Amino acid sequence: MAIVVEEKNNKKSQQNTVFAARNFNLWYGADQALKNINFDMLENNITAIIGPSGCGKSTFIKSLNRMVELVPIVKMSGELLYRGKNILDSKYGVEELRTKVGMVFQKPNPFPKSIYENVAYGPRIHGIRDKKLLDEIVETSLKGAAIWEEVKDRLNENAYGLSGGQQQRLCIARCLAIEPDVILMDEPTSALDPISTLKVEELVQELKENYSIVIVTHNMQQAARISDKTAFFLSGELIEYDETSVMFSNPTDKRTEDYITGRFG
Ligand SMILES: Nc1ncnc2c1ncn2[C@@H]1O[C@H](COP(=O)(O)OP(=O)(O)OP(=O)(O)O)[C@@H](O)[C@H]1O
Repeated sequence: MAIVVEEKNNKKSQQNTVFAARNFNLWYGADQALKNINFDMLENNITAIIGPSGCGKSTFIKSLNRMVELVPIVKMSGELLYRGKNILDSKYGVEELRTKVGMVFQKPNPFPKSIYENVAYGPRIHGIRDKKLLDEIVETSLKGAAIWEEVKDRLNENAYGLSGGQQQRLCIARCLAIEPDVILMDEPTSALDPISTLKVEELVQELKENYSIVIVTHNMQQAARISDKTAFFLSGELIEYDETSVMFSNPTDKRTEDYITGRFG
């Protein structure tokens, strides 16, 4: 599906939808955490999801790769379309989905292995054995995650020896190594210092040239700095979704305005 987007110079361009939520609901047991969510996330965009604690941001992003199903009491209804196909369909292969949709978590979570092995792990799982090819993938992925220069002489050292910010960029490299289409990021900088945060933010902006990114953030300045579109969630509902510049300068809903001006949350 394509959406016509008005660009700054009034030129209209077509942008493809990567993910679309259609009347999407989610319950943890009897408690409804997401209520009738409808919106489209666009290709080569950074889509930010903001909202106060407990509003359902993490639940929503974890639904996009079906990780949320690891919680046994979860029930869902409606549709989550990835490139037009409903990933909630019982016939949809979750393994295939996860090769297309990578995820970066709040706390950097490298494996207790070497820097090299962290990045080579995914491609190996997918059957790549050729050492030269693996070397290439590792180098390209580390370059893509803007960490190659810092680690190229210590690829065989344990990833735990890296700083938190470097570990997070390594986790992004690990995600790139499986050549995803979409990268989901659940508060990827909340455990990082300001300089590492800035590096990851710059990296995310570079990555949108080649990937589509959905990012959950507590940090409204971050959403305003880096995202193209912003979705504001409150108590499990999508209150407003628009161009980030509009959301932060001229929101339609009073609740969005109250949240972004710091009146609650
Ligand atoms: N595993 C779970 N079992 C039961 N309820 C859950 C579970 N995970 C989340 N919830 C509930 O679902 C609602 C949404 O939680 P979620 O973690 O998605 O919010 P969030 O906006 O990401 O919050 P935060 O910003 O604090 O991380 C909350 O009421 C929460 O208590």
